[in-house]
Amino acid sequence: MFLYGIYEKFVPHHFHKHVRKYIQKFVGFMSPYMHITFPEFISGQCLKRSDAYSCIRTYLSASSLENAKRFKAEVVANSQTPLVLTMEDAEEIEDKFQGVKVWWFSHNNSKNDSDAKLYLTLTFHKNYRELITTSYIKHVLEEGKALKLKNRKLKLYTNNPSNDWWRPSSRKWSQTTFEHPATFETLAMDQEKKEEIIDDLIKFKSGKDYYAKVGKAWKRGYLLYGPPGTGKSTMISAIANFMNYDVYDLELTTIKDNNELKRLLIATSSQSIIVIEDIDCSIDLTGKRTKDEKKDKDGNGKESNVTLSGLLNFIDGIWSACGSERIIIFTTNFVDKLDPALIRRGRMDKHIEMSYCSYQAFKVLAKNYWDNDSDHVLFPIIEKLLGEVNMSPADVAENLMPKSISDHFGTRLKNLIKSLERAKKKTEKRDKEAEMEQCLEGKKNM
Ligand SMILES: Nc1ncnc2c1ncn2[C@@H]1O[C@H](COP(=O)(O)OP(=O)(O)OP(=O)(O)O)[C@@H](O)[C@H]1O
Repeated sequence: MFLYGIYEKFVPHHFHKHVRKYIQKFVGFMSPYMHITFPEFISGQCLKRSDAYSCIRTYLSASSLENAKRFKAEVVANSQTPLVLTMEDAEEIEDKFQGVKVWWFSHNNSKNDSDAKLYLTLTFHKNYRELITTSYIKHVLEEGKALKLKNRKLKLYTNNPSNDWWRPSSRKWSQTTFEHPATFETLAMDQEKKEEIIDDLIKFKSGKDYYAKVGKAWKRGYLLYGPPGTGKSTMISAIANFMNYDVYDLELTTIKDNNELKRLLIATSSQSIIVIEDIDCSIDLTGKRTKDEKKDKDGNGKESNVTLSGLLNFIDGIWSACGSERIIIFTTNFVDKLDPALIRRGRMDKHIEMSYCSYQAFKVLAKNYWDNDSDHVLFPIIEKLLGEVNMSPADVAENLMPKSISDHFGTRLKNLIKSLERAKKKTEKRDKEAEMEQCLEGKKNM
């Protein structure tokens, strides 16, 4: 106390901070322990979540739990470990590697929740510097990555309007858990086509070295086109579940300009699918739309200035290469409306037509709703009708869905037959009318 009094009295106040700094340095120099800090976000062109941080957190949550006393619990559906415990903030965890003790401490740099940045600090004895900085950290990152994959719950992201981006607590993308049950097994389409898509996806997933060798960014574009209700959205869910990728559902109409589009792209993570549904309705691809056409149904003008060239840059410009293992999917009901530049091979590598329900596709749906591999006696009638009438898988599925507990599969098939017959009559009537109109036109021109 006496010495401190002398220090306070004789050392000028503006020197205090320098003295404090030297004392801290001295204590650090004398301490036999070293510290390495891993921030949650890494700064660059924009703030990006650090992969290392999240791998370490997962590792610590799962494999070094014995010594931690407080956890956060999360329930993960469809996971091998349904209850996942994660490290609480300001919690210390002790870990051991090849007989060497290390300590992890989780902390944030702010008292204010909205702009808190999280850090993990690793403390270990100087003598083990080599072992810890090479083998131990490598071990933690690898284990964390494997655990993340095992417990991974897919996420569905949607883009927020940019008016909110300035807030520290607001993010460019809102996220929710993606739990769509669609798989390739339940997807109704011709088997050959399905297998071709699965092969393509497998090749893409294992193509890291190939893409590096040929000097191409590790990404693939799919264009899904076809009438409403043919399963374009269902296909996206099946791809996400098959690949174990997150989905970014990009709503173009809320994006002000190409610059915003670029910033959204940078904020997406690897191993993800970026989806733009109904691309023909989302953007002025021709540059010919009038202001009125840009208004939504409430009459509000949409101010999106995203252009075709902005979108092309989004797909294969230099920015699209920051991140890898990404699939970009466009869907449309009107493929002919799209600018050829947008969908040329190399941009949209695979064009997949989702078509009306074939008999093969019907059999997949029947299996989904009947849980029986054998053929029903009514199947041949349905096969014949599906050959004559266009009905979407969505409409077929609607007929096959039980409306009550006592609703037998046979009854549902009969309902489907009735719907198909009605659709057949409608088509025949329409064809006759068109034929008559043509006749009249012909007579007029004679
Ligand atoms: N090929 C399919 N396989 C299995 N179910 C399907 C298929 N097509 C449609 N369905 C069923 O119909 C519903 C609607 O399908 P979906 O939204 O995938 O069609 P879409 O082609 O994306 O339609 P839209 O063009 O109107 O957006 C789905 O929830 C699903 O139950």
